Amino acid sequence: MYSVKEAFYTLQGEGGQAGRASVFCRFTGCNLWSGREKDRASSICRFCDTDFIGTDGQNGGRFRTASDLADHIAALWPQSDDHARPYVVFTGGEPLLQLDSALIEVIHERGFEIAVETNGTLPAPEGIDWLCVSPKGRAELKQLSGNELKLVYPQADALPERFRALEFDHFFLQPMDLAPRGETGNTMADTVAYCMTNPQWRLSLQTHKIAGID
Ligand SMILES: C[S@@+](CC[C@H](N)C(=O)[O-])C[C@H]1O[C@@H](n2cnc3c(N)ncnc32)[C@H](O)[C@@H]1O
Ligand SMILES: Nc1nc2[nH]cc(C(=O)O)c2c(=O)[nH]1
Ligand code: SF4
Ligand SMILES: [Mg+2]
Repeated sequence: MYSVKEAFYTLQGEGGQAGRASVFCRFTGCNLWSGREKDRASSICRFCDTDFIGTDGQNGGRFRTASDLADHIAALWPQSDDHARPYVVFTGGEPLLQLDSALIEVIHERGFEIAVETNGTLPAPEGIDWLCVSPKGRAELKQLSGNELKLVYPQADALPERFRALEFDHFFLQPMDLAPRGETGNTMADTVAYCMTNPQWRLSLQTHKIAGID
């Protein structure tokens, strides 16, 4: 059984694949926060910008088998005669609590490339085509390799220096979006300054928020 909060067709907003047409599949639940505001201040991950509770979002639901969920995802890719490879981004919540090899296999059978956005606290299964790991300061990092490491910045307990020697092809810093919680600070300027001083790191903006899309 797979629990999905929401699924939708959009453009990947972040990281090295930003701008690419994608089906997003947002799994329910996370191992670093309950998702309830009353638990935020005492959780391991405290800055999350996402609602991942329940299965009540657009195209959300419970899917009994991997092939039921694969059909659901494939139906969200547009009919088109261009040459783009269909692309799905599994996120959450924490997708590695639910994404398994059975689902990877049937999604590949339907012709999709598979991307994953993970907090890196669980080892990734084989077969993911684009793995994005986004470490969280208070959580032990278990997944030490991948395509991109995308660190939300700044996190006092997760300095970029801790991650720069890991086995990733791309290193991104993404300014922490504090807006929903009315906090102050200029995470954008701080992130730009860090990338200019430390050119191993590139700036990742949440371009979907700029574009006003999901
Ligand atoms: C909502 S998370 C879901 C996937 C997974 N649990 C993770 O943390 O990577 C998706 C991406 O959004 C980032 N993110 C979450 N809250 C953010 C915020 N307030 N500002 C900027 N990026 C944020 C995460 O670090 C992660 O890269
Ligand atoms: N457009 C868009 N791009 C994204 N990249 C990562 C996202 C996420 O929540 O995992 C996200 C998202 O929620 N929307
Ligand atoms: S690990 Fe990811 S989904 Fe979980 S609370 Fe943090 S940012 Fe949100
Ligand atoms: Mg998001």
